[in-house]
Amino acid sequence: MTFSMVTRYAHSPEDIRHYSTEQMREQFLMPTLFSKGDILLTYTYNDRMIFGGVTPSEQALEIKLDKGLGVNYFLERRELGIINIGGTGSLTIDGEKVEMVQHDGYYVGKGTKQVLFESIDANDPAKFYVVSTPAHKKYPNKKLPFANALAKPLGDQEHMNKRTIYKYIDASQMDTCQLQMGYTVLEPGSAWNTMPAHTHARRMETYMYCEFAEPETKVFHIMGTPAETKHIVVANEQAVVNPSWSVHCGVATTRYAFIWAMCGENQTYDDMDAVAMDQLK
Ligand SMILES: O=C(O)C(=O)C[C@H](O)C(=O)CO
Ligand SMILES: [Zn+2]
Repeated sequence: MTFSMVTRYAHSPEDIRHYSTEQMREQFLMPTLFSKGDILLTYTYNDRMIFGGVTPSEQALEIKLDKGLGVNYFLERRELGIINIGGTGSLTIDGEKVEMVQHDGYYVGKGTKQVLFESIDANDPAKFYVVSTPAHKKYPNKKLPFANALAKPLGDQEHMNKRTIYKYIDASQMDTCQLQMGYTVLEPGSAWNTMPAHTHARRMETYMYCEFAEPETKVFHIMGTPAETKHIVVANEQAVVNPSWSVHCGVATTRYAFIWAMCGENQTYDDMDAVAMDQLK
C-alpha cells in the first residue's frame, strides 16, 4: 500500500508566463490518482485544499494525517467530500458502514474521527475521489446519492457545450464550511465545459477529468489569465489545480466528464467573472 501526499505551492500569474510545458505539467497536473491499494493525494497551497484518489483493493484504506497537518487526526479541522467513480464500495464512518455505488457521494463533517474506504470486489475496485478543505464548524455527515444531486442542464449542441452539472455539495442544499463539489457530464459531440470562460478570484478550483469515451481521448485543459492562456493535455483520471486568477475550460476529442471542487471566500456558485471572448488571448 502506498500513501503519498505531494505538495504544490501557489503561483502568481506572472510566475507561469515563462513556464515550459514540462513545468506547467509538474506544477498543475496530478498524473496519477487511482492505483489499486493506494492513497495518492495532493496538498495545494491554493486555499489548502487536499485532493486525490483512494482505491481500496483487498484491504480497507484510511487517510491517516496528523502531525503533517499539526492535528491529532485528519478531519479534526477539515471537512471531506467524496465521489466514487469506480466499482461498488463502502465507507465506514466512525463505525457506521454505508454502501457507495458508482457516482454516490458523501459529505463528511469536521470532527469525524475515522473514515474507512473499502471495495466490494478487488477486481473492480471502488475509486473514491476525495477533496478536503479547512473547516471551522461541524456539519452533519450526509450521503449524497447521484439521484439526489441538483442537476443543471446547460449549453447546446450548436455551441458544442451541451452538458449537465450535477451539484453534490452545494450551499443551497446543505451546510458545508466552504467545500463545494459536483460532477459535470458532457453530451457526445460537446466539449467545452464552460464558455465564455470565467474566473472567480474568490475561489480556487480543482478538476478531475474522467470517463473518457475512448482510451486515446485527451482533454486540452485551458488555463492562465484571460490575456495569456496556456493549456495542459490531460489523460483520463488525471486532475489539475486551478488558481483563482485562472480561466478554466476543457476541450477533448470525445465525450468526457469531470469532477470539480471549489473553496475560498464564498459559496456562491454563480459568483463568476465572465471573460468576453475578445479578451481571451
Ligand atoms: O460545466 C461547467 O460549466 C462547470 O462545471 C463549471 C464549474 O463547475 C465551474 O467552473 C464552477 O465555477
Ligand atoms: Zn469556475
